[in-house]
Amino acid sequence: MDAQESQSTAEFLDTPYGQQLHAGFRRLLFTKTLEHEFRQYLQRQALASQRLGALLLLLVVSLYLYSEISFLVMDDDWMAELVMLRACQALVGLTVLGMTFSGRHARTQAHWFYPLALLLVGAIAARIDIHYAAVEQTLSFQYGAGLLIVCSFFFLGITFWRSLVSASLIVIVDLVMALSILQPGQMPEHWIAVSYYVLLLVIGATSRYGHEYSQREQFLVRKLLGWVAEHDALTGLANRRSYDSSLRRLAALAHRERRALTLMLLDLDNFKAYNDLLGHPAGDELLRRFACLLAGFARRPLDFAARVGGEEFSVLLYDCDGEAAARLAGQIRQALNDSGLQHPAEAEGTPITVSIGIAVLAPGQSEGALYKCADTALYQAKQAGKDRFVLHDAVSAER
Ligand SMILES: Nc1nc2c(ncn2[C@@H]2O[C@H](COP(=O)(O)OP(=O)(O)OP(=O)(O)O)[C@@H](O)[C@H]2O)c(=O)[nH]1
Repeated sequence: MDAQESQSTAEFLDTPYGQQLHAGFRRLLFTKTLEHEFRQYLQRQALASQRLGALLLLLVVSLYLYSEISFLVMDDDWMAELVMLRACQALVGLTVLGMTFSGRHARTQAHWFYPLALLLVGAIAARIDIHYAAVEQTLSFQYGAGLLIVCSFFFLGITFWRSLVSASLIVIVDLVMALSILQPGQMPEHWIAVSYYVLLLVIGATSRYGHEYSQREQFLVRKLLGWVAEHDALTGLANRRSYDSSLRRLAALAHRERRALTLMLLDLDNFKAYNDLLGHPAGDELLRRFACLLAGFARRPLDFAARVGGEEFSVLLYDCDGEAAARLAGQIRQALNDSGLQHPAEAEGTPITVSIGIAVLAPGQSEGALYKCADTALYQAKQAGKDRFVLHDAVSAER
C-alpha cells in the first residue's frame, strides 16, 4: 500500500474493513469475524465456477471410465475396483453440484467439505495412474492427479491456504502410494510425475495467491463503500439513508408481527449557541460524544440509532411500547446530564440538554406518519421550554 492509500484507509479506522485494509493481509488472513464474512463472500462468488467444476468432473470421469472399459485390457478384479473408484469420484462431483443448489446451511459446510472432496478425487486419480504404471500399461493421457492439483486452486472458491493443503496432500498421498505399490525399478519414471505435480502446485499456488490477494482487497473496499454509504462520517452512526430504509423495514415487520415500534427523535438544545461560542470543531466533538452515548441505548439486535440531521438524532425501538420508551428517554437525559458536558452560553455548570419527541406506531400507520408524530412531539417539547421529552398524544409533557 502506498503512502496515499495508507492515509486514506487511516480515515476509516473506526470500521473493521478500514482497520483490516490499513493493517494489511499479506498472509491472506483477516481477523476472525472478517475471515468468516470473506469465506461466505468467496462461496457466493464461486457458485458458477463450482457448478462448472462439478459438471466437468462428472464429464471427465464418465469419459475416462468409458474409454478405460472400451479400450484397455484389464482383469475382473481391477475392473471392479476401477468402477468403484470412478463412481466415488462421480459421487463427489454430484455432492458438490447438489451443495451449490442447496440452502445456505449446506453451503456453509463447503469450506471444510470441498478441500476434503478435492483430496479424495485427487488421491483416487493418483491411485488409478499408479495402477497403470505398476502394470506398465501405456495410456494416451496420464497424470489425472495433476488436473486436480490445479483445480484445488481455482473453481471451488476455497481459500489459498486450504487449497494449498489439499494440493500438497494430493502430492504426498500420490508419493506414499507410489512407494508402496510400484517396484523400485518403476520409481524413476514416477518421479517425473511427482516433479510435474510439484510444478503444477507451485504454478497454481503462485497465481492463486495473487488472485486471492486482489479478491480480499476488493471485498474490503466493497464492504467499506457499503459502510460509508450507510453511515454518518462525523459520528459513525447510521445516516439518514440507512435510517429511512430501516424505518420502512421495521415498520413493515412490526405490522406483520403485531409488535410495538417506537420512534424517538432527539435534538440537542441551543446547539447553535454552543457552535457559535466554542467553534464548529467543538460542536462536532459534542455531536460525536452524544452519538456515542446514544449508541449505547440501542441495545437490542433490532434497535437502531441514527443521525438524521445536523444536531438531530433518532432511535428506533422494536418491540418497545411508549411507556418503556419514555423510561429510556429519561435515562438518556440522565446519562447526558451525568456526562458532565456543559453549555458555555448558560451560567457556569449548566449541562447540555436534549429535547425528545416520542411516537408509537399505530395499527395501519405508515412510517411517514409515524415520523411526523414524533416530529410534532419534538416540536412540542421545544415549545414547552426544551430539556424534556414528549410522548405523542400524551396529555402532559414530562420533565
Ligand atoms: N458543529 C456542527 N454543527 C452543525 C452540524 N450540522 C448542523 N450544525 C449546526 O447546528 C445548529 C442548529 O441550530 P438550530 O436549528 O437553531 O438549533 P438550536 O440552536 O439547537 O436550537 P433549538 O433546537 O431550538 O434548541 C446550526 O448552527 C448548524 O450550523 C455539524 O455537523 N457540526
